[in-house]
Amino acid sequence: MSMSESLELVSATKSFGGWLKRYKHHARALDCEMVFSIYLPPQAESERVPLMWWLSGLTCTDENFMQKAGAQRLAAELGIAIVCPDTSPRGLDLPGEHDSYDFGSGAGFYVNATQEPWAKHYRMYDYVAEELPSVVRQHFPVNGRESISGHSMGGHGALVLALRRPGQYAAVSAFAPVVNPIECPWGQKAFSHYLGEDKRAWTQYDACELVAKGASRQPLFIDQGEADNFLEEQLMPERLEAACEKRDHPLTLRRHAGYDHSYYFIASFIEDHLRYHAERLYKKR
Ligand SMILES: N[C@@H](CCC(=O)N[C@@H](CS)C(=O)NCC(=O)O)C(=O)O
Repeated sequence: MSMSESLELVSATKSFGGWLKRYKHHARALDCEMVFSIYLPPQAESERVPLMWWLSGLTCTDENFMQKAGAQRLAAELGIAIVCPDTSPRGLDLPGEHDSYDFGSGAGFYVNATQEPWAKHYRMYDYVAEELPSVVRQHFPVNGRESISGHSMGGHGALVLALRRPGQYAAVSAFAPVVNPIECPWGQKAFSHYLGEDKRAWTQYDACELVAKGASRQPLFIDQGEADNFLEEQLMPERLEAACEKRDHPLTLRRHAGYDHSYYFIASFIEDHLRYHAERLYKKR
């Protein structure tokens, strides 16, 4: 990437003494224009701050979390920046790309597609793990301490990135994550199109498989609503629980009676996650 990668400011909105800004840029990994959101806490006016990545779920853009989770008040108090990438490449019109809510646009699944017609653009793993971090570090007052969280498909993304990239994230957490995509309908649909029918290529994007392989010891912190419509068919947190137990991998899984899959659930527990992240982001190395 050139040192002068350009960003176009889309909007700037003051919030809790800090700024919520949206930027457009050309994403090389995705070969299209992308928009991302960044919340800069008031501390960022005078010092470099740590950063939490948030990966959203199916149908989302960079805006859902910023508008609905209610994270800004505490992020401002704790002094952490938050970046929300979009959930897929945009502005394209690949065959079938916009036909369903759980595949194509709004549903990149944070993988690097290898199959046509997706392989040229659907490289959200590289975009979120490497390209966007490098853009953010270059343009904003961040200090290199980063953590990651996400919801549903984005919870899957957060877990996979943290498990595959030891040392990159000081903490990882997730709300209602897809933990075993190779065994659920959302994951099977997406992976068969993006990665092809050979399931050996799928396991590198599956949190249960990554824990079973034991490549990382990163502790996992997960909240799950018990009234979540997707719990049994898609999310299956008990599978991650079993994988972690087998490997003695550190996992905190909290189940909350009555909560569904929505941002009302996320907003109810986001404070615990932000405090969990802040504690680890500010820990002396
Ligand atoms: N019925 C939902 C299914 C998808 C869904 O629940 N998406 C979650 C993530 S997996 C979400 O965050 N939706 C957007 C929102 O609530 O703001 C829809 O089509 O929006």
